[in-house]
Amino acid sequence: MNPTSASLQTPHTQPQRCGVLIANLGTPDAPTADAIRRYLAEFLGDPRVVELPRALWWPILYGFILPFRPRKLAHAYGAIWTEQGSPLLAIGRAQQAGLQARLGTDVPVALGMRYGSPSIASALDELLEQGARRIVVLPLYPQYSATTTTTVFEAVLDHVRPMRWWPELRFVDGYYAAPAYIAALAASIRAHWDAHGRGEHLLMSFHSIPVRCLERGDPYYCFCQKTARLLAAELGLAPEQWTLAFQSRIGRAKWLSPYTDVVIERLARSGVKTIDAICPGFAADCLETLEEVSLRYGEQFRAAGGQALRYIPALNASDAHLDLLAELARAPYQASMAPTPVDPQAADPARIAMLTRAL
Ligand SMILES: C=CC1=C(C)c2cc3[nH]c(cc4nc(cc5[nH]c(cc1n2)c(C)c5CCC(=O)O)C(CCC(=O)O)=C4C)c(C)c3C=C
Ligand SMILES: [Fe+2]
Ligand SMILES: [Fe+2]
Repeated sequence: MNPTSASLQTPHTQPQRCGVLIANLGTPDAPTADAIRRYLAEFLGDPRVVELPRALWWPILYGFILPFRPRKLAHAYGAIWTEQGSPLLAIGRAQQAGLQARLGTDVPVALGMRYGSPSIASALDELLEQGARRIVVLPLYPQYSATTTTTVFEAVLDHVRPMRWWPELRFVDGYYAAPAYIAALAASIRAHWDAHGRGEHLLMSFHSIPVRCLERGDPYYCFCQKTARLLAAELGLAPEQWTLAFQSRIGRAKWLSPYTDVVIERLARSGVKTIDAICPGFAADCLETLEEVSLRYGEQFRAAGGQALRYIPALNASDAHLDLLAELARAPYQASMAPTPVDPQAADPARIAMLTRAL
């Protein structure tokens, strides 16, 4: 393009293009021990996820976990793998497309996974290449935790740090009590009741984290409680009709409780025959919901005398969820999300050369 006088305006004389980065945890590239090992090494090597001193943790990770756990997990991933690959990634792509459709082509939407691919770095680059200078980072974690949300923010900052011209950044740190989130969860439960009849008990299962995190100030536990209370209130449930529990703990330390598997045993023993189970902390179905809760805990419940644990899918790429994500993505730049011109030449090397020659 010719360096016209219009292109010589500084970019800040006109509104800048917004972009949205949605992020989730990540998943292996294949349901094989090798791919799972690569993924777990990155995930469990993150000091925000496992806070133990490196000198203590690395020998455990490399000596005891990485040689054995991937083989065990290959079987579990095999049970949930789809033609489109890992559910978490396939659903993530559908969420990206649905959000893109809602925000319009002038606001590019990218998907980044904190561990594995597509990386947060590649997602940020996609947005920058499309001219986005104001980036909304929206981790798909309703309840903030340093073990998840913070790791996404950190990956964004790590990628941006060496850049000369930083984009403007907005971090969405959660939406555990957003009315549209609670309403979407309630609607999906009511739809499940309409289709399958009402179970005797509603189990709300959230991913656990070590109690140590709570003691050090992680707000996650309180946000899970709040989501669950709001959801029960929205559904008009009495205290004895629902239970909040925490799933997916690993290792020997104390994790947030009550543990989902323990609650399921207790419910079966107390004569409950049907459980409706929902995992409100998971924005997309994944290993922890499809294999652990739906398959494994379903089996455990039946073995303990229950009849059926009916898993209610995550909000995934449903319309209500995408409307909610669009609302969250728009909020930080409410006024400037409207289609806006961009200055495509601002970082164009030819233009920089032209400008510096004049100095
Ligand atoms: C070891 C510490 C872990 C913490 C702390 C933790 C927190 C946490 N995780 C999620 C969401 C997901 N976790 C998933 C799998 C998974 N999580 C851990 C460990 C911790 N998670 C491991 C080792 C694994 C791999 C599987 C396993 O070994 O059981 C997934 C699913 C990934 C997939 O491929 O489908 C999600 C999603 C949250 C929300 C959270 C804290 C709030
Ligand atoms: Fe996890
Ligand atoms: Fe797990």
